[in-house]
Formats: sequence, structure tokens, C-alpha cells
Amino acid sequence: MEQVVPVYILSGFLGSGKTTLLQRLLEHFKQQGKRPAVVMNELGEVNLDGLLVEQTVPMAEMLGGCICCSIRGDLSTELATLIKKESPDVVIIEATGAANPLEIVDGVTETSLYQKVELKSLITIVDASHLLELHRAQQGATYRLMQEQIRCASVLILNKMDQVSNEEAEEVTAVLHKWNAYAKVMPAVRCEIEPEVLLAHAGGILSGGQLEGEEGNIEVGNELAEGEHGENAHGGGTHHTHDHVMAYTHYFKRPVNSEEFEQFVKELPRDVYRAKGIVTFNDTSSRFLFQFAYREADFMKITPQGEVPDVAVFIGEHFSSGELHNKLLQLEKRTLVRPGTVKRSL
Ligand SMILES: Nc1nc2c(ncn2[C@@H]2O[C@H](COP(=O)(O)OP(=O)(O)OP(=O)(O)O)[C@@H](O)[C@H]2O)c(=O)[nH]1
Repeated sequence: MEQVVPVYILSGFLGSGKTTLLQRLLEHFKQQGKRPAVVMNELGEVNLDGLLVEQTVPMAEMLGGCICCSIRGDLSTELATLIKKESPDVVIIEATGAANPLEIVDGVTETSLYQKVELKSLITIVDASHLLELHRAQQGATYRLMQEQIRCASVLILNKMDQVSNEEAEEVTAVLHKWNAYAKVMPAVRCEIEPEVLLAHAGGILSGGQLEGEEGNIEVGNELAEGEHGENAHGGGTHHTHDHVMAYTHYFKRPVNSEEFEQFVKELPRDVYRAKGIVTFNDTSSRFLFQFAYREADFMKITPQGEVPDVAVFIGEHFSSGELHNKLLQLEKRTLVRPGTVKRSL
């Protein structure tokens, strides 16, 4: 008889730590002798997170849009095809950080109509200090989206605890309990949680109906229905677009100077809250994967398998992609004028 394939959804705002957790879970399943597969959704046109996942892991990539909006209909088809082709023991879906998780729940449940899948849990990862800052400001589309991701979760990972004080940790934990009284809250640094413990707590997805019924108990329960989030035509009546979120993908034509690039990343406009990419510098010997999340940048040496272009993706709200484009072009031009600068190691 056909096995029922368990499916886990990883939700959480951009840069909160979804890929970090994905890597841990994949390792765990493999140690158990299981064959995991991944559905990965990125707002940009290239799957940079995918490069951090071992090539032996079967993966369906949904690029250039968000599962919950523009390419939502594809999720159930992609999931079904992946299961048919690869016969995995378990599937993990990593949504874009901008996704409304209830729409993904819908997609997975749709798949279960023609394929034996069981949605096991929706794990939401929260960047502790980012949430705290937004909660103190009490406004903005990002704040409301995070709230939605937290409310839908069956388990919550309060990540990046290394960046908050004890008092702040208490304050942000209280916010999570207030918004979602049902989910277990697990504090973590780099999502370091015993997978068995995490998966044991990861039951009981809240359905849209349940959420509606519970709104009276939850602070600012229906805020997502207002403001920048408009209804769209997908049907179901509760879908909210997030057209305030935009992504700019830049393909580099030539290497850039590492110090100038670091400076450029440091000076990114505040409305760019996430960036990542692969760059070749003219003054280092290796290529680098760079990450920028909540104003922190990180550079890692990388040797990508196969043909991977030099590319950077910027995600944020209402920023000028033209301005970024011009600045990057200038960096590229400058290295044309000043070739062969001193080698440095990052
Ligand atoms: N200081 C700190 N950094 C972390 C922690 N967890 C993850 N990071 C870093 O935060 C950045 C983003 O982590 P990811 O796991 O890529 O986040 P993500 O949610 O997959 O990001 P998107 O795919 O853009 O939505 C990376 O540079 C991580 O190394 C943590 O607990 N503390």
C-alpha cells in the first residue's frame, strides 16, 4: 500500500532562520535512514538557499514569486510531482519569508486530494529582536504578516536569542504566548533544538476556520484583512496579497571589490530587509555566499556545484531597485578601471 508522506511547513519572516532549521532537519532525517525531499520557494529568480542543501536531496524549486500568491496554484502540483517522482519518506516545504502560511496549508491539503500526504506541522521561526522591535512600534505590514505567521504555527521557534537580553527574551516570549496560546515556544540560537523534541511538539495545525473562531481571544486578530494587504482573486475569501514586498535580482557581469561591496551592503536602505547572493571578488581567491538579514551581514566561502552565476537578490518594501542597480553597476565599473587590486582574505 502507498505510504502517507508526512509534510512539514517551515514558515517565518525573511531571514529568521528557516534554511538554518531546514539543514538541521535534513540531517536528522538522513541519520534516521529516511529520504527527505524539499520544496523551496524563493521570491528571487535564483535559489540561493538551495545551494546550502546537499545535492542528493530531491528538491522542487518554485522561484520568482511567492507560493501564497503568484504561484500558489503550482504548489499542490509541484508537491504531488515530487512525491511521485522521488518517493520521499518526508517532505519539508520552505516558504518565502513573505508568505502567508494559511495559503500554503491550503496548497498541501489540496495535494492530499490526489496524493497520500499528511500535513504534520507548521513550524514558524521568529527572529526575537526583529519581532520585539516591530511589536514596540506596533505597526507596519511586516508586523502584521509576522503576527499571522505566529498565529498559524503549531510550534514556534524563538530564534536568534543570542541577540536579546534576558528581559527582552521575557518580553518577546510573552508576545508569542499572547498571539498563539496553543503553540509550544522553543527558544534557540541558530535553530539548535533537538529535532525529536521539535517534531514531537509539532502537531495540530490551526485551520483558517479555527483561527476565525478564536479571533476574539487574540490581540489585533483581524489586522491582516486591512491596510496594504488586499483581497485577491484566488477565491476562498481570506487570501491576502503582499504586494508591498518586492525583490530585485542583480546578475553581476564581473567581479567587484570586496571592501566596496561590504560597504554597499552596510549602506543598504532600511527598506531592504533581506539580501543574499553569490559574488566573486577581484581581491579574494574564493567566491562568497553573502547573507544580510535584519541589518547583519555574513560572508561565507563557497564553491558552488555546476554553473552558478554571480547574483544578488534584495528583498524589502518599496525600495528603489533602480538605485541598487546603478550602485552595483558602479561597483562593477570601478573594478574595470582598477583591476588587480591587492588580494585579501575575508
Ligand atoms: N546571530 C544569529 N544569526 C542567525 C541565527 N540563526 C540564523 N542566523 C543567520 O541569519 C541569516 C539568515 O538565516 P537563514 O536560515 O538563511 O534565514 P531564512 O529564514 O531561511 O531566510 P530567507 O530564506 O531569506 O527567508 C544567516 O546569515 C544565518 O546564519 C541566530 O540564532 N543568531
